[in-house]
Amino acid sequence: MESKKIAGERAVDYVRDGMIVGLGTGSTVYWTLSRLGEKIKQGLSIQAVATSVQTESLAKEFGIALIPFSKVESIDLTIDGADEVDPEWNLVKGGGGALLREKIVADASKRLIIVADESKLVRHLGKFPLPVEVVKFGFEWTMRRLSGLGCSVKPRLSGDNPFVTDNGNFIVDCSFESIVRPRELHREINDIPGVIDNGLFIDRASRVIVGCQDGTVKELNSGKAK
Ligand SMILES: O=C[C@H](O)[C@H](O)[C@H](O)COP(=O)(O)O
Repeated sequence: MESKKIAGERAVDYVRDGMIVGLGTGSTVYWTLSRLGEKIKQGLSIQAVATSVQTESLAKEFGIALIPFSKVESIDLTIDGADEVDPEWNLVKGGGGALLREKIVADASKRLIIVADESKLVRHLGKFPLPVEVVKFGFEWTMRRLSGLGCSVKPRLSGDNPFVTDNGNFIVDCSFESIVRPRELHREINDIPGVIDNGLFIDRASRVIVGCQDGTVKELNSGKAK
């Protein structure tokens, strides 16, 4: 909790007056939102775009002014979490089911800062099951096609019911154990009919801020920043 908090809060140092800021989703970004709220009370002026219904309501709670994505030409900076980060800053995202809006907003952003605790840093992606957003129609077939890529597949549930994303779709969690060629896998998954997008984010992060258990924050300098 503390390591998520320090990472999430640190990212706010990169937010400047007048920026349009993309707000990611999750328990690490929660701390970004709460810190942004404090800075806004102290006079910081920004407009923000939310990547999920959950973030939208938290942003309102923290007094962050939201604008619809449709009204935005481009986003100066997006701050988002991740489920896994590899040494080249390829990411797995979507643990909270928000991957599709997160990827669209990241695509429209000049910079993407990832906030994470140390446990998210991995040698190879894949230990965390890869979330894939699929349309409801024919999802059983789409799952079969996904399992043909060598993973075990599980439809995500919310209690006893299928989990439904903010876009009205299902999530299938795909366990690959180790993802060796993320770029190729990204394409193979998205080529399957019924798949809308998957949680691999390749070459998108501009900076990774990591909160450590000893209370320090590391800002990583490697990766392939855009
Ligand atoms: O769909 C959810 C997002 O991709 C999150 O950013 C990701 O799951 C990390 O969340 P957390 O900061 O709660 O670990």
